Amino acid sequence: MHPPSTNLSNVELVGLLIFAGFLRFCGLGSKIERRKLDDPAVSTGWASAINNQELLFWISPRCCLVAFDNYVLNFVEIDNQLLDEALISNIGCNDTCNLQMQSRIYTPAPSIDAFTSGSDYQRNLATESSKQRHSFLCLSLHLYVYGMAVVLEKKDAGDWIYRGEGAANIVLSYNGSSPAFVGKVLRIQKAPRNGSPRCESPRYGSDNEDNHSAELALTTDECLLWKEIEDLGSAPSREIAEQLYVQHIITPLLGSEHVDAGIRVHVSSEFLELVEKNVLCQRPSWRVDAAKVNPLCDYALLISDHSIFPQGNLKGKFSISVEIKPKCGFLPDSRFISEENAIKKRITRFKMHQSLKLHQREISDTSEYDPLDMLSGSKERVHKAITALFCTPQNNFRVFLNGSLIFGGLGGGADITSCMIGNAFEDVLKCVIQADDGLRTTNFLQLVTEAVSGSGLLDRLLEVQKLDIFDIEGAIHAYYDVVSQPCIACRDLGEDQLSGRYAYLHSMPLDKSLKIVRDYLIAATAKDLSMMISFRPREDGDVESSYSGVFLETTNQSFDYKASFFDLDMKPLKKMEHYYELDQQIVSCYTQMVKRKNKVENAATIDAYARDPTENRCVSGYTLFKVQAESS
Ligand SMILES: O=P(O)(O)O[C@@H]1[C@@H](OP(=O)(O)O)[C@H](OP(=O)(O)O)[C@H](O)[C@H](OP(=O)(O)O)[C@H]1OP(=O)(O)O
Ligand SMILES: Nc1ncnc2c1ncn2[C@@H]1O[C@H](COP(=O)(O)OP(=O)(O)OP(=O)(O)O)[C@@H](O)[C@H]1O
Repeated sequence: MHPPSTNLSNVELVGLLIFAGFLRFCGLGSKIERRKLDDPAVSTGWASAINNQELLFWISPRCCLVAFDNYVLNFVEIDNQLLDEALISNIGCNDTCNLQMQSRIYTPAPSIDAFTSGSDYQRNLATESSKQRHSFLCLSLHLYVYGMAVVLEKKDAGDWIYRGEGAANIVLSYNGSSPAFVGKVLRIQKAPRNGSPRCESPRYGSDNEDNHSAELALTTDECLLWKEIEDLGSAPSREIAEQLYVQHIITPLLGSEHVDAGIRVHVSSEFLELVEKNVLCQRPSWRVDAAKVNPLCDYALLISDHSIFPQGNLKGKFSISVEIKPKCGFLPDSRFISEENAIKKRITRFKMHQSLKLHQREISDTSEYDPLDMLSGSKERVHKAITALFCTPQNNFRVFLNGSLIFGGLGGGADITSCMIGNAFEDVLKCVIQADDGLRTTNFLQLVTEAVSGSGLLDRLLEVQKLDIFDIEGAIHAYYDVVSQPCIACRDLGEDQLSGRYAYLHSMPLDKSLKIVRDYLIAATAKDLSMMISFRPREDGDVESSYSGVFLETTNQSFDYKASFFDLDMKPLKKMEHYYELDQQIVSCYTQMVKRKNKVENAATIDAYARDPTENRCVSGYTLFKVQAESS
């Protein structure tokens, strides 16, 4: 939504300059740090995103302020008085500030849409403003603005508590009282410890002498890859590129109402050190061994806490959230998949990867979860998938009550759900599901099924995952053309294959190769992201809730629910090589496991046949096994 462009009248212009002068007069400008506009670190949180180019800085609910070009932030909920103060301490101009007067006045009515994705507060604000139909003053500022950057210092560390972590980030939730942070989580980047396998990971640029410096900018090839996407290819740092990636690529694909790209806040090294110390005892030891807080990263991402509702809980009631990492929900059908790997067209990557993980002792049992069920669009199959996730959560399923973990692994995976864990969970659900003992978990899983199926979110996700149409066995050839290196995949293939389908890939124009790789990496994000569905009880007769609703027939309960996606990281281009190798490894491990299993089963059957030849009459090992299985 773009505000209609009108020129600023002289009176308004003078008013603005007087206001700027007033700030200077108050000496407020001196507290303010000078930053370049194209650095999203300018973010102070006192702004709301209107679209990808423009922002509103709010003076008060009755007066909106400035739209910045090329500069995107999220709105932070604060009360009116704080909002006024925030403005005064955050917006300043002086003579060197080049305010290019591409200014305009617009009325706020159309801006309501812009707020529907935000908090209730934002919505109320928009509604109130529209009633009063105040004119909003928007300025496009160029070159420099002055903004007081939020810096988290050592004294703030105690307000942040461990929420969880993945391979790349530690996430903290806020336990303090600053309105700017209430309802937010802080996502802090990790760095691999020397000697950990992840040190060699392409994310950290194994070909780079300094592991951390790889984070500082996109590589030349990555700039080329993403150049068509607004500002992304020219982003001054990887962090900014990653944020733009979520804003410009992922958000439109998954829906702005389900994504929060977050804002960057500065963190001092003392803050990071203390946080690291504070959370140490809660982190899984294998995560501690693998990585630590990246001490060289001076920013963190402030994102909405998807496990709670922005307005808090109604009348002191609970909110319960389910985190699901769905993984890849389709079987590839690319003609570039070699005959030896044809099994990929029949067996999901998730299932095959489970074998490799078991083999490498990353997990103690394989999961029965099937991503094809989860993304099938069929309620019965979604229910089957959610039940399987409950039985073997691994790192694919967690439940939080009022933001605290009540089921699943904190910061990692969880094994098979034991009776004890199941009973404890059933017990905790007493405050959530009104059903007799032994029936609450079943009803809860049904509730999750209803919301997941009703939201339609996974249909959207599947579409994005399916941007991978060539499979890694096709995309890897395009990758080597993009990076102008000899194709390792071709080196491994026989002559006859080379002259055929793969030659076609290498004869493509560069823009086609770029698109294949781009789509593959976007799909990779979609195959690795997580979603959070949060529920809170809906009051009787509350028909005006701004959230979607779900009715649990068996217990006669109504809930509000909201669904969000997170962990939407841009995958590094260099990771294509890892994807290719891992794919080969997964297939090879799985096929060997099947062969071994068949061999053992055949041997057992032949053994049984030798003992009593009259029982089994068939000759092939497979049939012998089947006959034996049926007869037993
Ligand atoms: O390759 P996969 O499918 O194992 O996915 C990796 C995930 O493993 P999973 O199998 O979900 O346990 C892995 O998750 P864990 O560390 O196992 O919790 C990461 O999400 C990794 O992404 P990144 O390197 O942090 O960007 C993920 O790597 P990408 O493949 O998404 O790049
Ligand atoms: N916005 C959020 N709201 C609530 N909880 C969150 C949010 N973001 C992350 N978390 C919690 O923190 C954990 C780790 O976050 P995240 O998945 O982003 O880490 P990661 O290191 O990027 O993961 P991966 O291993 O997939 O790369 C999640 O499993 C989730 O429980």
